[in-house]
Amino acid sequence: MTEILTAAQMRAIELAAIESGEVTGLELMERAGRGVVDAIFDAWPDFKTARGPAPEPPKYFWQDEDAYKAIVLCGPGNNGGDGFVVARLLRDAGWVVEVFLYGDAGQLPPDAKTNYQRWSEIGAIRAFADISEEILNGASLTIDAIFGTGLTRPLPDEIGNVLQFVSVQANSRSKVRPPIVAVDVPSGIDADSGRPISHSVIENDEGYYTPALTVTFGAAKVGHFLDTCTSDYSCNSVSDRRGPSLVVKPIGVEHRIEVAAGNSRIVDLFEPDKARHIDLLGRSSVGLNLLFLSKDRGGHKFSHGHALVLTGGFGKTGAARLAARGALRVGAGLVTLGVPPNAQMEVASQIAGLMMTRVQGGEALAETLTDARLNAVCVGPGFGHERARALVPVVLSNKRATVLDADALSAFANAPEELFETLHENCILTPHKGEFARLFPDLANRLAEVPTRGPAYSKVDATREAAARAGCVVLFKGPDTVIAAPDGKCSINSAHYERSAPWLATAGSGDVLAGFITGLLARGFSAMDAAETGAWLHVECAIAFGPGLIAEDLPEILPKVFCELGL
Ligand SMILES: NC(=O)C1=CN([C@@H]2O[C@H](COP(=O)(O)OP(=O)(O)OC[C@H]3O[C@@H](n4cnc5c(N)ncnc54)[C@H](OP(=O)(O)O)[C@@H]3O)[C@@H](O)[C@H]2O)[C@@H](O)CC1
Ligand SMILES: [K+]
Repeated sequence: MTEILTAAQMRAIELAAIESGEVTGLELMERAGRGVVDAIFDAWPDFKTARGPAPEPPKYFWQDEDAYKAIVLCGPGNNGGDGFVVARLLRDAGWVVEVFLYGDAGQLPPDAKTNYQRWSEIGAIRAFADISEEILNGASLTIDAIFGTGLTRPLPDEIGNVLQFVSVQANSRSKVRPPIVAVDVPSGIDADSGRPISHSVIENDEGYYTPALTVTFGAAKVGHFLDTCTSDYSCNSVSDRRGPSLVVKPIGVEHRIEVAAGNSRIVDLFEPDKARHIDLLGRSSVGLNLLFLSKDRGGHKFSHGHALVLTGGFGKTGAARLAARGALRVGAGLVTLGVPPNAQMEVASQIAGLMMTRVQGGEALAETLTDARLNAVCVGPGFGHERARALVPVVLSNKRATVLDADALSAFANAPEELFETLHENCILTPHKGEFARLFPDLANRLAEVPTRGPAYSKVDATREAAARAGCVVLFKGPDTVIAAPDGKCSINSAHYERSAPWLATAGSGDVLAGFITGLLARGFSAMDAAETGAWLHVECAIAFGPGLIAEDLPEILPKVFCELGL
């Protein structure tokens, strides 16, 4: 797990570093600009040579000289200040650099103004009005340093128009378009929510622009992993197959952030309420309860729990069988499918390693649950609304650790409060976007509104509110899965950038996730730990399998993932 920060937290950390006297704002800006240039040279090693390819052909490179050429777009704040540093450092490296400034140079904040003046001594600065598609296309690289964490309101048309150019440029499938590098965050995107605060650019058919490379400082921002910021339109990325990259460059304030590992973090100084933390489940498994996943040698099947996965009726049992397979592979000692009589034959002919019991109605379920060894229940995949309305209350009144997925959520669309009243702290709801909207229509509507101010209402905000209202853990699925507990603890399970897993968008993958989480509950994980670990393993499985993945593959690749984790 890695701590990711809101814009306010980052500002507070930066301010504390400056006020303590250990660094000046100007030095931070220099480090930020240096970080961007280093990241560019790491991503495109050819750019380090300063000389571009022969000027003719191809036509899209600078014609008059053989040096590489960068366009640097600077905004009116410190993000723009970073841009002036990048311009100077690229020029020092032998590049031809053209700089454009939005706004009045006289109004720049002090450090940005200093870097503006440094650049003015060596190069020209033009107004945004002079930018054209031709200029952008004539460069080897465009640097977006218009807005960073200080974006507060919708973009003025002048910038919206430039970003439309940039969108076309970044999202074009044509290889001749030069790549775009965003400084800190893509301009126009709110750093806390990952959402654009702009009507004009949203309405652009091209969608919002995705930079090939985003370079951020100190720690990633929450918005880097949410919403539009994670949509992948770009093909002009560092590597087209890998998609857009996010690089975090240290600027010397990292000791104030501290990686999450259960330690008290220095960020607490600014926001004493620990619930404000947001953890990122990324490539590193540090902070996840993985040791708990291994099985001790003396254990037997009952020491690893017994999960009950309830199935739907005839022809509808596939989803629950996928979940059950997931629960078994993740290490539940035993997994039993609770099957209505009309589906018994169907299930009996297709399960290996699983057990089966007849569960028709509420009475049969209550009877089944008198077996105290059944310590975790999964209900919802392929279940049917009628069966859900009858059986979910019985499951919940028995207070087992429970995953409610799919139909177990949608069945309560007309009366979500009825469901919330019966939920308890050992429950996990795993809605996708549609199911979330059925249970929490007001939160979903808020999330759907076009934001007009920053920080904008985010998926993190919505999931936290939902968890508080439901009184249990909510795992809000999507390419940007957010997991929140009622006390505000929150994490984002990233499937982006170097952890991109597009093949996970396949039928039944959510059922397997519900099964992984149920299996972990059976093994004794707390609700939050089970949700985080299950979601993290789910993405690791998709990455380990790669292209061609279907849901059935997810449980089967889990042993390989476990081996690689050293379990
Ligand atoms: N934190 C760190 O450790 C470090 C941070 N660094 C860098 O600083 C960046 C943050 O700088 P920042 O706070 O100056 O904000 P930034 O994004 O440049 O914009 C603010 C300006 O834009 C204006 N403005 C806002 N919205 C607007 C709109 N829609 N349309 C028009 N104008 C709008 C706003 O005007 P105002 O709201 O004040 O009227 C203000 O003038 C950060 O992202 C990183 O790159 C590094 O240098 C060093 C380490
Ligand atoms: K930017």
